[in-house]
Amino acid sequence: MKSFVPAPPESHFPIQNLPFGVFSTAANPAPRVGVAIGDQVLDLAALAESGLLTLSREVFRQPTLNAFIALGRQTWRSTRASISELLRHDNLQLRDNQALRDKVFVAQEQATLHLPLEIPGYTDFYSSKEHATNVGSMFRDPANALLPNWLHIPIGYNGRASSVVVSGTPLQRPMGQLKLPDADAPVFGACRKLDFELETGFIIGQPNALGEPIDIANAEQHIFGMVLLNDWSARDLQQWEYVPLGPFNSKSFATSISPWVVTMDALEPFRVDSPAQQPQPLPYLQQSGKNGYDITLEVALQPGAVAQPQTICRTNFKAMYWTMVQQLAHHTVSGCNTRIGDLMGSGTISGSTPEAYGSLLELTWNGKNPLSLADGSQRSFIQDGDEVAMTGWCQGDGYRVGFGVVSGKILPARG
Ligand SMILES: O=C(O)/C=C/C(=O)CC(=O)CC(=O)O
Ligand SMILES: [Ca+2]
Ligand SMILES: [Mg+2]
Repeated sequence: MKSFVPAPPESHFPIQNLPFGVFSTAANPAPRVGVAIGDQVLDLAALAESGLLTLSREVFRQPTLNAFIALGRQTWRSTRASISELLRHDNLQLRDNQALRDKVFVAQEQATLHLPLEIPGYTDFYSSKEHATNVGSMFRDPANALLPNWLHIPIGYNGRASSVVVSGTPLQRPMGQLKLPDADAPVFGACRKLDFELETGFIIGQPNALGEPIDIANAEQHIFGMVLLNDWSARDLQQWEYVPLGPFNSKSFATSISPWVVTMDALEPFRVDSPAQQPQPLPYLQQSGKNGYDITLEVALQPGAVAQPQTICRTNFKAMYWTMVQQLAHHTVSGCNTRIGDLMGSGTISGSTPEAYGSLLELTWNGKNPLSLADGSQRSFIQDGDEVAMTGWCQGDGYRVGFGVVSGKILPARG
């Protein structure tokens, strides 16, 4: 399938994708809902106003996707199908109407992308066996790196939704308590071991009521789509604070997500088997079919404004041990409710080879093996002025369904 809006083979946004986001322009600063196509944004509020969508323009004249998502899965799917039809290379309705094209298309270059969701809750899982093994080896006991619960439970913690920011938002190095290895008492200061975590996140599209768990067989229908996610982590704060309740200030200062939400329909052709699970999980976590997704992922680090970004990690989402539907079934099995816009982080995505490790903690083995960068500098952890950019895509036959990028630059601590 092709669109009259050009998308070269390496574009993340061909007609096969059509991710939803929220944007504004200098000419119209009101944030509104759009879809990425090629290097353009299709303004859905303007499209609805022209009568080419059956939905009212009000649902798209919103600063978040939540009102659209609340209309339900049938509407997400039928809207995406209508947009796909309108963008086809052989559909003349929009293609040959220049006045309308001028109204509904905005160059991505000229659009400001906003946080696309109101996020009531953010949960972060811990579902890469390689990552859990690596961190367990470093922080605890290499002989028993994986804790005894890990193969039975998709481990997670309740993160902080208020500090989820959109890609491009600069972030201050966090301050906090840290205990230096040779000291008896903690000190207060700027984080010295600032890290990224390469993750994806899924967005709740259909909520469940308090006391009504989501059955694993239906869990997928509750997911609106996926984003890229950087779970920034202050490793020195984390190591001191995390016993026994898990991360707190070390993770809650910021989490960055990509601006475009890729729908599960767009990801459907890229399903693959997820890793075999041994021991077999409890019945409420048992699933059938292909529940993994083949998503190529990369992290680049740009050391300061003048240097070139350099790829420091290459991995794939398909290695994740616990799947999104297992995470959601587990999250709600107690009766916990979810809400539209809730964000569920996958957990750091690490593969089995060193270049596939999804954090600097693992890539440099807690600073023991610093990375050598092309500008001659070395990195154990993130320095002030560094920018971290993550990207990801599914490779189709001659096209890509991509996530774009989630990036963030680290500014000096408040001090
Ligand atoms: O194993 C630990 O003590 C800590 C693990 C993490 O920091 C990772 C975390 O946030 C969950 C994840 O991203 O997989
Ligand atoms: Ca994390
Ligand atoms: Mg975080």
